[in-house]
Amino acid sequence: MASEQDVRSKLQRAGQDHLLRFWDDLAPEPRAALLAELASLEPDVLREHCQRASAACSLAPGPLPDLAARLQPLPPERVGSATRCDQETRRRWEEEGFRQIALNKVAVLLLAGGQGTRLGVTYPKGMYQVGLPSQKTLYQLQAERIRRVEQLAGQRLGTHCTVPWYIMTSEFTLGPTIKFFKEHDFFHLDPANVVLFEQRMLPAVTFEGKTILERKDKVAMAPDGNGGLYRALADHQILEDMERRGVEFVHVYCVDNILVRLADPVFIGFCVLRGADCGAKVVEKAYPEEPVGVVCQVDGVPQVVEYSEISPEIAGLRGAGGGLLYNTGNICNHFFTRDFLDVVTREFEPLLKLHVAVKKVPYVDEEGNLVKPLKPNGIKMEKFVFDVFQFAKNFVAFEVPREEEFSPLKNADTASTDNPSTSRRALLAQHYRWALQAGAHFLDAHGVQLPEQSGLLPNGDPPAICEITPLVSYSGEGLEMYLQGRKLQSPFILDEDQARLLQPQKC
Ligand SMILES: CC(=O)N[C@H]1[C@@H](OP(=O)(O)OP(=O)(O)OC[C@H]2O[C@@H](n3ccc(=O)[nH]c3=O)[C@H](O)[C@@H]2O)O[C@H](CO)[C@@H](O)[C@@H]1O
Repeated sequence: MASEQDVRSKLQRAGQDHLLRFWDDLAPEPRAALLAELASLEPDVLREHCQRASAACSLAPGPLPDLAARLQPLPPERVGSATRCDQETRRRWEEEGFRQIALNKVAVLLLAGGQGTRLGVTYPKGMYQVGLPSQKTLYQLQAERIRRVEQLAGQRLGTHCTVPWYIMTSEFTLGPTIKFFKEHDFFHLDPANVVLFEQRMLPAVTFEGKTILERKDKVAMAPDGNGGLYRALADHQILEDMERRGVEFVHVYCVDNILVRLADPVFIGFCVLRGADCGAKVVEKAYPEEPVGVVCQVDGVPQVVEYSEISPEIAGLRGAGGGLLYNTGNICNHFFTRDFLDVVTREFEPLLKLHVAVKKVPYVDEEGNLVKPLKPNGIKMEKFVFDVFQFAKNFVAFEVPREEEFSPLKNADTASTDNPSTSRRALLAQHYRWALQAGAHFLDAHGVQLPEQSGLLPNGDPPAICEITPLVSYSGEGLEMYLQGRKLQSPFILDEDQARLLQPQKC
C-alpha cells in the first residue's frame, strides 16, 4: 500500500493536498481507506480534471453559444419511421432483426450506473416497481422481454438463441444490483449471460477547482456519466466478451423507460438493413421544454443536443408544417455495431466532451462538520453516451410511437410528469389497447361490460386494468388465441398460468 508520504507528495503535485487535512483526526482504518482512495488518483490526471472542471464552470452555464447558426434538423434520408412506413417494409425490418437475434448476433446493454436522485430512491432505479398489479420491477420487466424476444426469434428460425444482457453499473449500483439479481434467481435467465461491470468514478470539484471531501476520510466521487460506457467497456474487456459470443450488434438503453423494447427486432433490422454503424430511436417531442435531448446535426454532423444545453428559443422553433423544428426526441435507445464500439473505445473516447453539471455536493467544512449545502457548490463532470454519434460513418435515427415505446421514470409522484403513476398508466394503457385489438371485452366488478375506448379516463387510468406478462407477449403479438371474444373481469392479469388456462384446447 502507498505510504502517507507518497500520497501527500502526489497530492501536492496535483495542488490537492487539502484532501489530507484531517489525517491527524483519523483512526487507522479510515486512514487506510482514505489512502487507498487517494492513491488510485493519478496526480497529473487529477490536476487536469480539477482545472478543466473549474474552467468549464466559469463559462456561462446553459445553452451553448452560437448554437442557432450551427444547428439543423436531421436530413430526412437519415430518418426511418416505424409508423410512416408500409407494412411490408416494417415486416422486412422485423424479420431481419429476428434473423440476427436467432444467429446470436445481438446483445443488449443496460446503462444502470445513475443514482436516481430525481426519483428520490437510494437503491438502483431498476429495482423500482411502479405499482403494477403484478408488482414487477423495471429489471424484471426487462429480463422477461429478453426471454420472450429470444423465444420469438428461436421459434421463427428454428434455433435456440441467446441475447446476452450487459449491465453497466457504478460504485453506487453494482452491489445492490448483483444482490437483487441473485435473490430473484436472475429472473430465470442463465447467469452466464448476464454480465455486470462497473463504470469509473470522478471526484466532484469546487468552483475554485478543489476536490471535495464528503467526509474526513472520503472524497466526493460521482459516476463519470453514461458516456463512461466506453472506458468501462475497455476496462472490463466487454467487447472481447461480445466477440467470443459472436455478438455483432448492440442495443444500448437506459434503465427507466418502462416501455423499452429490448433488442427490438424492428429497430435492429432497420439499422442492419441500412448498413448503419450507429443509430438512435427517437420519438416526436411532446412539448418544447420536454427534458429530452434533440437528435439533430451540428455543423452538418449528427449529434444530440441535450435538453440542458438548448435555449428555449431554439427548442420552440416551428417548421413549415407548424410542428417543432427540432422534434426528434432522444429516448436513450441506441444501436451500435461492435466494430464501431471497438473504434470508439480505441480511438475516439479521449475526444469525448466533458459536460459540466453543477450540483449540491455534501462536504465537510474546515472544522470537520458535515454540511448539506442548500445551493449548488460543486461540479460533477460527465461524458454522454450519445457523444459518439459524430464519429459514425453511417448514422440513422428511427422514429417510434411514444405511446408504444416511451414513458420514462425520472421523478417522484410529487412531479406532474415522468413519475411512477405516469409510467404505470402508460404500460397498463398499452396492455389494454393490445387486449382490445386481440378482441377482448372488459367487464366491471358487477359483470357489466365496460365501454371500449382507446384513450385514458379523466383520472389517467385506462377504462379497465389489464396487465400482460412480457413472457406471453413482447409487443402485442399472439394475443388473439387467448383473448379473442373473451369477456374479462377488470383487473385482469394475463400471466403464463392464465395463458395456459385460456389456450384453446387441441382435440
Ligand atoms: C446523457 C443522456 O443520455 N441523456 C438522455 C437521458 O437523459 P436523463 O438526464 O434523463 O439521463 P439519466 O440521468 O436518467 O441517465 C440515463 C441513463 O444513463 C444511466 N447513467 C447515468 C449516469 C451515469 O454516470 N451512468 C449511467 O449509467 C442512468 O442509469 C440511466 O439509465 O435520457 C433522456 C430520455 O429519457 C434523453 O432524452 C437524454 O438525451
